[in-house]
Amino acid sequence: MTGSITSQPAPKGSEQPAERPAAQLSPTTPPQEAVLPPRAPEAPAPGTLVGSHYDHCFGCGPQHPAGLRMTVVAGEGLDVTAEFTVGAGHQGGPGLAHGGLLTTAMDETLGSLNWLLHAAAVTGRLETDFVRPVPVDSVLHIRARITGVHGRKIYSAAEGRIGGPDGPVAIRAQALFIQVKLEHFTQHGRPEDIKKALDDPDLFKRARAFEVNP
Ligand SMILES: CCCCCCCC(=O)SCCNC(=O)CCNC(=O)[C@H](O)C(C)(C)COP(=O)(O)OP(=O)(O)OC[C@H]1O[C@@H](n2cnc3c(N)ncnc32)[C@H](O)[C@@H]1OP(=O)(O)O
Repeated sequence: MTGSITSQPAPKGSEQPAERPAAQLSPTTPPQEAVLPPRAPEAPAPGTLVGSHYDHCFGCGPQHPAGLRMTVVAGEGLDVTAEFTVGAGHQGGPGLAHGGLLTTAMDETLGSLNWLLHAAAVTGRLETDFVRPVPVDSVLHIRARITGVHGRKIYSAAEGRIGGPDGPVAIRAQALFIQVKLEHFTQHGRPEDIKKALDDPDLFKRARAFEVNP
């Protein structure tokens, strides 16, 4: 067949290497030396809400006008559950959830795990597998757990099911969060927002905004 792409010479520099490198572990997979530490004494009790870390967070903030307003419940160990109801405003394709928003829901849930260690950490890497389409009006039932901690690196994994907590898996994610200091926010965040958060008379909210944060 003329014009077949297979008949074209390979562009220069695109030849296969003579030897393929050995398969590497994903950076979101904990290394062998990683540990599973105990829950922090400050961790929310099993079965209770982890709570929003920041009122204006797109993922969990109750004051965000268009956010996902997710609520996350602490598990018995280093695990949490969460639900995200897909609304008409979350569409990508007609009648279907936008993948980026599903990823946000996973990111938020995975990030809340860090609160169980009382660690301030930000997403360094997030990998997502979209397994099946998620229709509007579905509830995504998410379970997430810490899979290992190594130095400042917190590894975690999650899955989201539809049709019930034990329904088919629609989305899977693995993440690497990196612990950071308060300066991460004070040096990089927009000054007026930092000031507002630091000036919050609610001590608990003030601490949460910076202790466990996006
Ligand atoms: C309740 C909370 C819910 C939160 C949910 C929402 C979460 C979010 O949206 S967070 C916002 C999005 N994330 C960000 O803005 C982070 C932006 N990135 C950064 O600020 C920096 O790159 C940061 C802090 C991640 C790492 O920088 P830095 O502190 O200098 O660490 P650095 O020394 O480079 O790396 C530390 C380790 O992590 C590794 N690492 C860092 N980034 C990555 C990455 N993307 N992939 C793989 N490994 C990484 C490094 O290789 C290094 O490993 P090792 O200790 O073995 O050498």
